[in-house]
Amino acid sequence: MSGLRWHEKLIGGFRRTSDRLGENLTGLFTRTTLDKDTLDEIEEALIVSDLGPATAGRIRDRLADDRFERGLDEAGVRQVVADEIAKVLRPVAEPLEVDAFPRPQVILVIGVNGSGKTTTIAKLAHLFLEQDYGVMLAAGDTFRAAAIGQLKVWAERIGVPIVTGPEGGDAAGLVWDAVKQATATGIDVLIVDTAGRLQNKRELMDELAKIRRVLGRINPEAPHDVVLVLDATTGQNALSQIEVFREVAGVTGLVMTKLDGTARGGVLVAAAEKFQLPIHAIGVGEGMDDLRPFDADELARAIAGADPQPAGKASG
Ligand SMILES: Nc1nc2c(ncn2[C@@H]2O[C@H](COP(=O)(O)OP(=O)(O)OP(=O)(O)O)[C@@H](O)[C@H]2O)c(=O)[nH]1
Repeated sequence: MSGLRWHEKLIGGFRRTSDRLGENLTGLFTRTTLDKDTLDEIEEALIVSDLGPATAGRIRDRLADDRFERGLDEAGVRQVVADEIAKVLRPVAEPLEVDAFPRPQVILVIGVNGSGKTTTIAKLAHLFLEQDYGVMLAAGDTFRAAAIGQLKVWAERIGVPIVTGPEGGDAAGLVWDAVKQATATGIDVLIVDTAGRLQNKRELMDELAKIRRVLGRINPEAPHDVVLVLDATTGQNALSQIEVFREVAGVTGLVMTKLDGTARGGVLVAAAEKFQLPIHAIGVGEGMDDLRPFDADELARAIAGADPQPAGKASG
């Protein structure tokens, strides 16, 4: 997808989030000066927009420092919101790189069912193919035949090999086979789907631990990445999933999906603030092109609904 189309998609995707922020702030801009009550209300509006209490508090402090008892304008406030969000997102905006030697780099993808895990695996595979890497998938969610079938369909669509096993089969054994095949055929990146049965935490933990043990016997560095896929539409629930999955699987980075069309995009900022885990990419649609590493400044402006950055100004 071209940069411009992606930009439009990103801004469009975050419109409901920025509209919600706008709705939460509405009424405040009829005031003429920024007094203490208004500051309190702005802070509350930011918290109920899912941005997280720490970021909301910092935005309040900055407004208090820069604008207290001065004129209140919406564009100015949104700009401060965008600046502070960018400061939170910049350190965590970290694309997933293929840099493991020896190959293959093994990426375990974890997350609850329905979070967008399968689609994200397909999108990542597509992204790596575009970068000329050899990609293979492993259908490690052996718990559900539907999950295996769905991943197979994606593998065919994007044209990458896939290792599958029977429903109910041993996931660790399948992963072992997949690594062997990937190594033998010179694959750069092996992306492994896993079960998302958070309702049975003990079993899931045991299964993921077994996969890790098996991988470690082939290469002590593997898995190189453990990527947790989160559904932004679940709002604050996404934050508790990070806590649980960190405990069961040792998460190394996040992908947040379904940021298009949700009003809860602010949760991305809360996640960055609270956990400081790398956020590799965001999903803003169902197609294989709809996943991209993000530009923290551009995303911050989209969430805040701030004016575009003036041309020529560097971002990072
Ligand atoms: N709008 C939107 N939909 C998405 C995105 N990512 C995934 N989806 C949709 O969300 C639904 C669930 O995605 P899956 O990839 O099947 O999720 P999963 O976690 O593998 O779920 P199971 O198949 O139940 O294990 C599908 O209808 C996807 O098309 C996204 O970024 N935006």
